[in-house]
Amino acid sequence: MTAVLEARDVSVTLGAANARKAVLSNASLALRRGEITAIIGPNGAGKSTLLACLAGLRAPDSGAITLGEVSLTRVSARERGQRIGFLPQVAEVNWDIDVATLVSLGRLPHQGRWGQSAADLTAMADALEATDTAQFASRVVGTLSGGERARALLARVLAGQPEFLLADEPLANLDPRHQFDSLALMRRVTTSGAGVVLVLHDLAHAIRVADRVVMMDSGRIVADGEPATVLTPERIAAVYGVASHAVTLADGSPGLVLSGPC
Ligand SMILES: Nc1ncnc2c1ncn2[C@@H]1O[C@H](COP(=O)(O)OP(=O)(O)OP(=O)(O)O)[C@@H](O)[C@H]1O
Repeated sequence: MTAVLEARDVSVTLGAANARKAVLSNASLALRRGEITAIIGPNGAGKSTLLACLAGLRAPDSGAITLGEVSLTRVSARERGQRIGFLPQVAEVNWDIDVATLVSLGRLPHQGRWGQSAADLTAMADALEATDTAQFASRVVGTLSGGERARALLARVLAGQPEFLLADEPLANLDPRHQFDSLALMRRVTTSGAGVVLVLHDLAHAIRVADRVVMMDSGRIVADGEPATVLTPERIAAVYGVASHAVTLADGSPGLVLSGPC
């Protein structure tokens, strides 16, 4: 059976004791391998919090996260690191390391006591190649531009060849061409059998690239399904307060044009 990463009735409350806020309320979704799922929603909707729970980085106050029917709390950190790759929203690296070393960190959960294997070296080389960062391999990460650094960080996660790749706004620092390249890369990742979850703000990318869109608002999942059925003008207006209309792009794929506040 295909392993599923699943959130069941997950709730998270945050804030000081006198100002507790329900950041996530009874969120449930099952992520499958081989699919790109886009999580969308306005600022503060709870997208990053949900992603952190799915990655095992935040324990929900109630509900459960399971990986292949096993509670994530019972999966060792090493196995979790092998099976779930997490790309955080903040593309910062606070160490003076070069890109090749950064990418090698993505292999740590796989490494035995004897250091890097041939498989590790191949996975690292493939990740550098796929993200167009091989040219920066010997550069110190801190000297890269924001977009170059974002690609190097993606290479680190790809090097781990996870079953599920969870990326929080992975396009944020990328120029248009690298955004498309990155999304094409995510598609190749799903074709090779992994599940990809992307937190996206660009709804046009979401409708074009995702197999499934999960829309969040105020800590709740308000829609979950095929992109065109979730991203309707009515729902976009209700959740974002923005007018939109669907279009068909030159290559026949679905597109979306946002025309302003409504
Ligand atoms: N430690 C905290 N204490 C109090 N509130 C918090 C804390 N961390 C997050 N929040 C709040 O939780 C809500 C959800 O945050 P989250 O980062 O999950 O939203 P998001 O949908 O990813 O937003 P964005 O699109 O702006 O990145 C926000 O209102 C945020 O202010």
